[in-house]
Amino acid sequence: MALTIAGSDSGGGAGIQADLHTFAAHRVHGTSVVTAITAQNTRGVTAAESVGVDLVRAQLDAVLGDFSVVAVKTGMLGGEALLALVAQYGEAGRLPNLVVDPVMVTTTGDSLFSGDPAAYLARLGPLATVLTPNLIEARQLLGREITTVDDMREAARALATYGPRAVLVKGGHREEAASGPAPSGGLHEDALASGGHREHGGTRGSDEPGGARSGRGETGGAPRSSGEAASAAGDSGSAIDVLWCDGQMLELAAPRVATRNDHGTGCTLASAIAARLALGHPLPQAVSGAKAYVTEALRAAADWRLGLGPGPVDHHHAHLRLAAIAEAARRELRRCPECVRPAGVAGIRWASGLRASPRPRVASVAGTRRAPGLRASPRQRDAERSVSAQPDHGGGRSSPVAMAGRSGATGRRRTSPDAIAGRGPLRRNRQAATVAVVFRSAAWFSGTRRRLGPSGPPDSTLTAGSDTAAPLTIRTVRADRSRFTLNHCKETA
Ligand SMILES: Nc1ncnc2c1ncn2[C@@H]1O[C@H](COP(=O)(O)OP(=O)(O)O)[C@@H](O)[C@H]1O
Ligand SMILES: Cc1ncc(COP(=O)(O)OP(=O)(O)O)c(N)n1
Repeated sequence: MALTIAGSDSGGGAGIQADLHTFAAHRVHGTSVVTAITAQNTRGVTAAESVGVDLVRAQLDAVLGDFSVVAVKTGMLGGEALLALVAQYGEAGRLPNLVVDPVMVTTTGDSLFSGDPAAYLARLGPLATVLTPNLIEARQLLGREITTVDDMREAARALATYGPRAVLVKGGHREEAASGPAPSGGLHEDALASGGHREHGGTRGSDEPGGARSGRGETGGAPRSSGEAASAAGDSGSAIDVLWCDGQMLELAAPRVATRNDHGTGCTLASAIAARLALGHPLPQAVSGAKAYVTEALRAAADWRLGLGPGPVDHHHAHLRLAAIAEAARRELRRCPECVRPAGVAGIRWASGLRASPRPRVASVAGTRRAPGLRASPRQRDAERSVSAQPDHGGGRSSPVAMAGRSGATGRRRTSPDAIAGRGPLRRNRQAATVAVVFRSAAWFSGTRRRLGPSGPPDSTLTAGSDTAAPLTIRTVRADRSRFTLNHCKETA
């Protein structure tokens, strides 16, 4: 559960609308406190009015008095009155995991904060888990020019003295020409999400398991120091942010997406960080994962034409990607050496209702069982429906799976109840239920978008939820957007 305290963008690309999209894309329930109403579209802000302090307080009390909010993002606060109000709630310890996006001016040049920038630092600085100014905001907060990555590092360090645990200085507005050599050797955001960001000074900055893996345009290998990386790369094509966190300086670099649709990227990034904190990600991973999410959102919306100016990003890009992964998983599972074993396949076929057994005696899908003649519980019906709804299950009689489903030379199928339930003498039959759940998970991803899991990096471990069985871990290695290789799948609980 997350909370956004922000203004409304009538164009739907930034502000509270972007935040709620982002929470939803992460499958985090989003609550909201509206601080201002703006009349805004892709070309700019034509009017803005703050919501009164009493009404904002009432919203805060309504949300915080009922929901267990785990992370909070603040965006447009409009002026010092609401800044002070929000600070009071923070000081009272009611705004956990606070991501402060110090919104002051839009990319189109419209001012969204009437107060003294110094008040931002004084009131919310000490309360913030992470402060996320863009270059313009960092300049206003510190009263100095910021153009190079070195400037950004200095700014992050200086802002950190006001008390936040972390400062992310965003480089989306940095002029390529002014930026000097980009320290990314094409490091892809997948690597960022998997911990492949660079630590200034050359030692490894990775804080997620797995390290760098091969992926689109990714260098792989150990992260490099900024200097090393700079010399290995061209001087364009990177969107570099600088993160000061717990006394460490990190650079987060992603490919710069060629698009005019970058409205609301700051809001999206901050709320993705909050969503990931709400999901329990450690801070550096939450930030690098959020950046990866924004890069993909920019990429997915690059061709959109919504409005005449800079349009919004695609907050829900991950849904399409997971659907594609599910589709590919169904194909690849047929070849998974760990999971597709003869007994397991018999189990899949049986559990999936794929005509494997003419007389099933016990219905068992993903760990649920029922005796013959007994009515299925709603959960069992749901599980059975989900599995049997798979159109491309690979279980046709002539498919590789169907062939593997025969036991040895006899071709006899193993369909005993114990075997299916994974409790019998054949230990390997445990795989039967497992694989069945994998298929069911695929149905989840492709069939019901609302039930998609959190985006996660594409090169990742997906945890597939299930109503009826222990979650599964599906580890994937992805070569590119469309190709998918199933590495391993196993029951996690
Ligand atoms: N064209 C782009 N390609 C890739 N990343 C970008 C691009 N534009 C902005 N970003 C990233 O989006 C995030 C928001 O940055 P920025 O645009 O600077 O913030 P804001 O929207 O608050 O002005 C940052 O992580 C930044 O690096
Ligand atoms: C209501 C509202 N809040 C914040 C912003 C600024 O959004 P941001 O993500 O910084 O992106 P740009 O609008 O600057 O592109 C906003 N526009 N409206």
